[in-house]
Amino acid sequence: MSALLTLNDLTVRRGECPVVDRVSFAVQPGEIIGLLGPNGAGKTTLMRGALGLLAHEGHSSLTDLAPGPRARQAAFLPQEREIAWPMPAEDVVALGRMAHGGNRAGDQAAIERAIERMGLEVLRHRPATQLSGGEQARVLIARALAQESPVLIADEPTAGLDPAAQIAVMEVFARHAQEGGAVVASLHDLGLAARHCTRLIMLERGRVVADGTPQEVLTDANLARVFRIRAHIEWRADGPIFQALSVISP
Ligand SMILES: Nc1ncnc2c1ncn2[C@@H]1O[C@H](COP(=O)(O)OP(=O)(O)OP(=O)(O)O)[C@@H](O)[C@H]1O
Repeated sequence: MSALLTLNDLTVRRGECPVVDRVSFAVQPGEIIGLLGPNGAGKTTLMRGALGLLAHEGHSSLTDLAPGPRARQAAFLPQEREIAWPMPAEDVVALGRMAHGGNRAGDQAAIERAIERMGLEVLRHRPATQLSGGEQARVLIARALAQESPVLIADEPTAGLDPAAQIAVMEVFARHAQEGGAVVASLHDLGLAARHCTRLIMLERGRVVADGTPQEVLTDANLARVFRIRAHIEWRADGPIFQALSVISP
C-alpha cells in the first residue's frame, strides 16, 4: 500500500526557533489521524508546512506536486472559519471544485455528495454569511469534501460544533477513510480523538512524542507530561470514554 502523504524531517522555523522540529510520518489510506498537543505545540504550523504553505526544511511529498495536482491530492480546512461573501452556501461548497478546473461533468455530483454528507440540504440556498458559526463550519467542511482529494487535512474541524455535529463530522471522516482516503485532523477533544481516530500523533513543542493507536498514545504518562492533566479513560468494548479530571501543577 503506498502512502498518501509522507513527511521526512519536516521543520518549520519562526525566527530562529523551530516550532515544528524534524517531524516524520507517513499517512496510509484508511487512516484517521488525530494530531494532538497543547496550545502552541505546532499542529497548525505542521499542517501548513506539510501543505507547502509555509517555508520549511525537510520534505513533504505534497510539495513535489504543482499547485493543481497538490490540491487534487490534499484538501485543507483551515482553522479560520470566516466566510466573507453573502453567496449561497451551495456556492461556497462548489468552490471546492476549483482544484479540478471548474465546469467539469463530475462537479455537480461531487457538490451534491458533500452537501448530503454534511446534512446541508436545508441550508444550501441561504446566504452563507447569515449562517451560525457552526453552520458555516459545516459548509466549509463540505467545501473541503467537495474537492474529493484523497488526503483531507483539517485544523480543528469540530471546534464550535454541537455534540451531534461533532460525531457526524467524525463519521464523515470515517467514510472518507473507508473509501480509500485519509484524514489528518488537529483535535483538542481527546475523547472524540480516542473514539474516532485510528491513530494519534502527539506533539510537544514541535516534536512528535507519541505516535500509535489511541490506547498507545493516551497514556497517563503522556497526558501528564504533555498536557499536564490527570484524566480518566476507560477502554470499553463500545468505545473509549475520556474525561479530563484535573491540572497537574508544575
Ligand atoms: N506567524 C507567527 N510568527 C511567530 N510565531 C508563530 C507564528 N505562528 C505561530 N507561531 C508560534 O508557533 C508555535 C506553534 O503555533 P501553532 O499555531 O502551530 O500551534 P497549535 O498547536 O496549532 O496551537 P493551537 O492549539 O493553539 O491552535 C507557537 O508557539 C506560536 O506562538
